[in-house]
Amino acid sequence: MVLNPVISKLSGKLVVLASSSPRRLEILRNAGLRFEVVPSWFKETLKKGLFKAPHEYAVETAKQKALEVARRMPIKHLKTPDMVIGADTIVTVDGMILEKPVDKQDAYRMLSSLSGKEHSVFTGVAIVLCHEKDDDELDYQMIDFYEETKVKFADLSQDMLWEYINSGEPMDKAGGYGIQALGGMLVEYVHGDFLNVVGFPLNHFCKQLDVIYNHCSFVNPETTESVYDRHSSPILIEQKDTSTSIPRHSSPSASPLHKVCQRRCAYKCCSSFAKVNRLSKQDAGEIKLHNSETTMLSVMRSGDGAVIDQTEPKKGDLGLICELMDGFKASKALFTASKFGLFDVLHKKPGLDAEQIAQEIKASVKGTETLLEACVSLGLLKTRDTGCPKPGFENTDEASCFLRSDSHFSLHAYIQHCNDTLWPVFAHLESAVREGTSQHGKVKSSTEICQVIILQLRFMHAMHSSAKVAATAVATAFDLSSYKTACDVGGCTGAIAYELIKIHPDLSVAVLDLPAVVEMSAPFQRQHTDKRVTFKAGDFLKDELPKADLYVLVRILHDLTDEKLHILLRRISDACTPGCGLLLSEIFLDENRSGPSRGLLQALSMSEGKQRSAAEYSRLLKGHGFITAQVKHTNSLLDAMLCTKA
Ligand SMILES: Cc1cn([C@H]2C[C@H](O)[C@@H](COP(=O)(O)OP(=O)(O)OP(=O)(O)O)O2)c(=O)[nH]c1=O
Repeated sequence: MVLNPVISKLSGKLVVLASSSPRRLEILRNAGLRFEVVPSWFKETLKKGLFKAPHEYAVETAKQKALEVARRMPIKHLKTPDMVIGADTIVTVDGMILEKPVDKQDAYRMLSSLSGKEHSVFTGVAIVLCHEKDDDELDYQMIDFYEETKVKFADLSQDMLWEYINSGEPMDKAGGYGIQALGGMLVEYVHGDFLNVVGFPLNHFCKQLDVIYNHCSFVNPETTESVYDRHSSPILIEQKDTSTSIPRHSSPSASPLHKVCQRRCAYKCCSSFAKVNRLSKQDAGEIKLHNSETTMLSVMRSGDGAVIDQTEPKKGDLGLICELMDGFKASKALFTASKFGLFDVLHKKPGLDAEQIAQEIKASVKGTETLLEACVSLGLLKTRDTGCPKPGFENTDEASCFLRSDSHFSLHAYIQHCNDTLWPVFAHLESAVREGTSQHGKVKSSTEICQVIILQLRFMHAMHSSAKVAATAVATAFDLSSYKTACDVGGCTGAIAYELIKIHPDLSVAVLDLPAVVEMSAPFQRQHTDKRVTFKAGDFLKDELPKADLYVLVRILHDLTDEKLHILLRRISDACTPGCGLLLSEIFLDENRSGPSRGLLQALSMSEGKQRSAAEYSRLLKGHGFITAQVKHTNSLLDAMLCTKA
């Protein structure tokens, strides 16, 4: 029997403690929890200066510890846990964060700074609820919180300090002491949860389990979402915008905008993937559970209108509005940094300071400093301690992966397209809405139309870069082994085609696109030698389609008028024999058209077409004799659907 009935809710589940701390293990074992211990490999190296408050550092470290284990287990241990618990304990005094001492001298420095004073001990805790997926990614929801305990040390003489240090006890403990053992003798008083100091706030943890299992419905994408019927969680606490898929190795830092408007929400639940992020806003509510000092539980639900207890105004709403107000500034900062080649410079020379960077990018020092600081706040750059008064700068993992112009998944060209083409189009949004027309024409005529070829090449670069990022998800979405020949209709530079043949060794792909596009796509093909991809010049609305048993339409249909769309689908249908496949890839809107924002925002600048849900596409294709076999929300830039000709 266990004292706390919530603990028993976890029986039968694979619970994992992502910690090597013997104290945490003991506290949770004593509470009756059954779990496995898988110590986290996450290195506690987050830059403390980037956090507004010490507890945010502890919480973020706890999250990273837990996520590292949650991601590693399905690969290394071949099992997906139901819950992973991570924790991080820090001591703070006089604005400093003290972790475990590196040596005796360090322990001495820490303990003397605590002598005769009150300090705070924070433990950040992260609970990761994992949902098994059959592909290579992990769906999870994250709940995090922290607990603060105040501890006052007596005045400690030098002799006493060294005697304590020589006992060996301080070395593996935050702040250099263990309150549960000899260190207890140094303590005058404790305000708050004692176990929190020892490394785990058991009481707060149980309260959180209570909220999770008794008061809160979390979305399990595996069990509650069907292809055409995505239900929202009745309670969505906070969400991260990570609509691009996150490779397992990259750190899932909060979205830049999320960081800009950091909400003072001690309790967060978020899904890291677009699928769960697409929850309906109307159904969203908030839970805020503050640390035990304020002992305040405030639950607000807007879905059914029932307010359980509302002790605070809805601060979260202001955060959302701030995010939206500042969104254009953040985008433009990214575009500008990208245009100046900032991420390339820092890839080649990491650690340069603002002045050196200004020289490299040929910009003013003042302007560069401001841009660098903005980029740090957006999670695009990190500062590096160079030992000099001026900090050095380096790329974050996200910047290295997506923002360098030479990286495999570079979005550099697409970002330039956003800056040069879409940004001016969006400046005309008011007219677009008033007139119901695309503003591309206006923008083009104000730029020099004679540069059409350059613009087209830029556009191809943009499409190529975003297609490369989406390609793996599209190519691996379905088992295509039964198809031998494919035609990528409007396949532009062949980014998708080359990925398809990489994943499916028996497949060859003909890329069909306009003669001018095929001609200009030659430079993109130089790096490829595989002859299984061929290019055919032609207009897919007029010319004969290459014979294939799989037709591929990636980001084509959304951009066509209804008339053109039906012409194209009829032509593909005529070219298909029964059993032929159609692989369609687009952003699929939610069935109630409430998201995802990427799709709906893109619609604002679209010239002729329309964004649709998976069911709408499915109906369209059915009208041309195709039966939808499978739909996949890939969590990448594009979703996918596989249909068969009846
Ligand atoms: C202040 C204090 C800390 N501690 C311990 C708790 C933690 O184990 C440690 C703080 O370091 P942490 O980095 O939080 O934890 P850890 O490295 O021991 O384990 P892991 O990273 O694998 O989770 O200090 C005490 O045991 N007693 C105390 O009084």
